[in-house]
Amino acid sequence: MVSTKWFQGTENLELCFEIRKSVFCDELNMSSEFISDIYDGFSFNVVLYEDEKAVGTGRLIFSDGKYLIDKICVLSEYRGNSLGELIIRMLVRKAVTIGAKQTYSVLDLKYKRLFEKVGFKETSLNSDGNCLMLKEGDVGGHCS
Ligand SMILES: CC(=O)SCCNC(=O)CCNC(=O)[C@H](O)C(C)(C)COP(=O)(O)OP(=O)(O)OC[C@H]1O[C@@H](n2cnc3c(N)ncnc32)[C@H](O)[C@@H]1OP(=O)(O)O
Repeated sequence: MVSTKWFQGTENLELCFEIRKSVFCDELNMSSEFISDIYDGFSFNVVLYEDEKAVGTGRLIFSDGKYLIDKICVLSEYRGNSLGELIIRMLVRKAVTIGAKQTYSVLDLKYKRLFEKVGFKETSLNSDGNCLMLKEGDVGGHCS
């Protein structure tokens, strides 16, 4: 059974850091500096559990006047079950709950389809190949 929990405050984010480390550092060979940054002090973080096991996370930050979703990750063995989509939906709903009219995300083009499923639209493409995507308002419906 899938359940969710919210975490805030750097001192409470150990679990989020563990999942980020497994995916971004151990699997994708990214620098350990990617695990945490200054935004963690005031970000909203959702953790997804499959039964008792924490298997995915993502966060909502406020940066340059925008509500932004980032650092979404699901442990590799749990992917393809719409958990990534559920994380995005939870984060958009959180943004709307705290007053956002728009929610943004900057992502690699390979994840564009995933975000489109939740109603995001591409607004610009950066020279580094990442795109800025925007979701107006709240999420409706349900995960695919
Ligand atoms: C702004 C961001 O944070 S973008 C995400 C950055 N995170 C990462 O790169 C971490 C590594 N990736 C992951 O942890 C996972 O692949 C996630 C979190 C992006 C998706 O998790 P999942 O639980 O598999 O997502 P979910 O099952 O809801 O959707 C899968 C969809 O993601 C997309 N997708 C997932 N992984 C990949 C991949 N490696 N390459 C291309 N597309 C992918 C596909 O569109 C797929 O949809 P489809 O099966 O209908 O074609």
